[in-house]
Amino acid sequence: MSKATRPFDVNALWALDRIGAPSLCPDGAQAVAAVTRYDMETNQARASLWLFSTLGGAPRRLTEAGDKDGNPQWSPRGDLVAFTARREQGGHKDEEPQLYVIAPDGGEARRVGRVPTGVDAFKWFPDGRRIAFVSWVWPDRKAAGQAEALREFKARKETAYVTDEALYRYWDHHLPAGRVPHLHVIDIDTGRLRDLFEGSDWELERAEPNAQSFDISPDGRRIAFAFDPAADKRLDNRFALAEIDVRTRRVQTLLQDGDWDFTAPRYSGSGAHLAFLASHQALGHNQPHRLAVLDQQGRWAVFSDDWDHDVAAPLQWAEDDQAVLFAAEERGRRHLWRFALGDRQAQRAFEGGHVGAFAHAGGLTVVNHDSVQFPPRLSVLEGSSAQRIETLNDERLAAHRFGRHEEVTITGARGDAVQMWLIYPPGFDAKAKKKWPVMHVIHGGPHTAFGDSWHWRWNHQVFASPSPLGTAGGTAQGYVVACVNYHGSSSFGHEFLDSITGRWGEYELQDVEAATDWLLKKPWVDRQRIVATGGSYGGYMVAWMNGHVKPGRYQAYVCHAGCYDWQAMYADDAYSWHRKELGAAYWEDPARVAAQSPHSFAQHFRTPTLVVHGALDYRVPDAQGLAYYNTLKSLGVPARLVWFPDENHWILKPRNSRLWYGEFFGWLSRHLPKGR
Ligand SMILES: CSCC[C@H](NC=O)C(=O)N[C@@H](Cc1ccccc1)C(=O)O
Repeated sequence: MSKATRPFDVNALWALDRIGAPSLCPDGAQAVAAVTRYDMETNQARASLWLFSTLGGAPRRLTEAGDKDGNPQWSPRGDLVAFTARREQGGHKDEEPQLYVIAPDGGEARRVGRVPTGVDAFKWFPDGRRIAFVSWVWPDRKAAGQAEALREFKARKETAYVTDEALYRYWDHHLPAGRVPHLHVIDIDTGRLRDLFEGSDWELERAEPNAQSFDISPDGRRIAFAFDPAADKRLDNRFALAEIDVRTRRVQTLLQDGDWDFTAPRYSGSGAHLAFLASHQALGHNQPHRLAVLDQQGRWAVFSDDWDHDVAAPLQWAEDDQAVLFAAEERGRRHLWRFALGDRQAQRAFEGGHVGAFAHAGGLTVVNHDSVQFPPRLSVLEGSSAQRIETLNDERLAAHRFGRHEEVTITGARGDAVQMWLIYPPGFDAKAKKKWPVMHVIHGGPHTAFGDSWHWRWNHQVFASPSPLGTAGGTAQGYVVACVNYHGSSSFGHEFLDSITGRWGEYELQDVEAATDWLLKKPWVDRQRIVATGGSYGGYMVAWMNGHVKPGRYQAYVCHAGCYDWQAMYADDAYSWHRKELGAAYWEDPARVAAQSPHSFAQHFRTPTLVVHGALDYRVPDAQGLAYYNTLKSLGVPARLVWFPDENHWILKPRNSRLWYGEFFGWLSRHLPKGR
């Protein structure tokens, strides 16, 4: 087969390099990022650090020895790159992730001290000699006692997880029992380690204590951090901001207001201001994150309240302290924005596609961005245009032809304009006589959006790429892929996002159905070959469709990690959201909850369904998928179950992913009439 005509299948997808978030050296001349490569044969991943010049020149691999080198951060002095890894070095094998530093011009990486409880997120101090980081510790033990506590914990014979916490697991892992996330400081020359919260009740947020949870002042004397002021830690508690004096370890609360949730603090260059995200929870739990600023007198103000966008962390001050950079979604795309504090205007600094991450230093900005047409790549911004600084995947991508994509607007629920993205098979011609199968891919959330972005797990180009063997035999199928940003989706403003609260299923289905009606009017659509697929809330939607749409309209469904029964969903890690989203708890108004739950409509299920679930999924526990599958079997509806004992909400291992795509396409093609 000639170059550029090979189908883009799961093997081609997993052969691509995955480039992580960049970090820039102080003058902006070079960026460092982790690049992860997968091997389908061994089923393993290997991540190493690469350097990318913003001035031209080929990328250079910086680390070779480690197999999972990650989170690189360039030191403010420019002389070192710090990263986390588990390595075998100096006769010692890391049991927990540790900090390493390496000079950017090469040589051996060096482990910085030893942290028995391991190193999570970290940030350099401005002096370039110390690093602040997060580690989960036993709060009743001193720093010197942590190694012993860990040894005791690992040596125990009992395996039970015992807790009286409300928040005890998150997505796919139990929070370390009895441990809490503390801020630490380590001296990179001596390895001297201090737990800044030792002996106190202070701790960082438990669900996701990351590099956005804290920030170091430009003079290195203070660290601002977000914390949960409630004694009973919960996922949806309203956070406050505090500041610790690094020398004295004295903490003062900077900002606490029961009506608001405050996160992601970031000092201005002068240190006089703190930018942060503020969500006005008293107005509703779905309120967007606004850009806010606190001054040294304790006065704070929201700056983006007239701008109907959800501001995402991290926040990054511009050099002149007059503007803040951040990423935010808009109509299915995610741009990099420059928000001027003076006139409170947001300007696109870089247009997505999808901006996944960015770094800004020395007057330069590097973005990690992707699109339906290409996986994440790195570009440097030059004025209003962007210049690519690597081509790691270009040769591999050139072997395939990708289909074009476009957005269309349909009229959905309430007569509102609803966005649908269409990804066409390569060579698609609307004027030709050929009829094409259509696959709805319904996004999760519900408060997320599909758009002009690359998806590693539900890859639109793999779905759209035609198989040389035809629909029955190949791993790629030539679907027109339809992604509807139904009511409830993010990026279309707060009212649209919140419009489904308390009535889940209703508007979303009207939107998907309106999209199908729109598609059915197109001469290129094969009316006998329309399917719907989705994961998580998208899985909820296809189970909902099975109970609400006339059988025969869709030939088959795929329900991945789908929410099936909102009462039983109380077993999930996000249970505190249900009451707010559904409008009632099941003990308060069982009928209202049941009315939004696919399992209540089981008597109508007729459409063949592939059910997929991972046992390590704590967001949508696998009992949801099993209950759906068992119900379909009991009703005699054709169904097939793919259950992964070692995957979570997502299928992350190469071989499991290949099986997933094979089962996915196999199921759909078995239930579709042969193509015309
Ligand atoms: C307020 S929605 C729940 C949180 C969350 N949203 C972000 O994506 C989420 O995990 N959604 C799941 C589905 C789900 C919905 C409600 C409760 C648990 C799970 C998803 O679609 O990934």
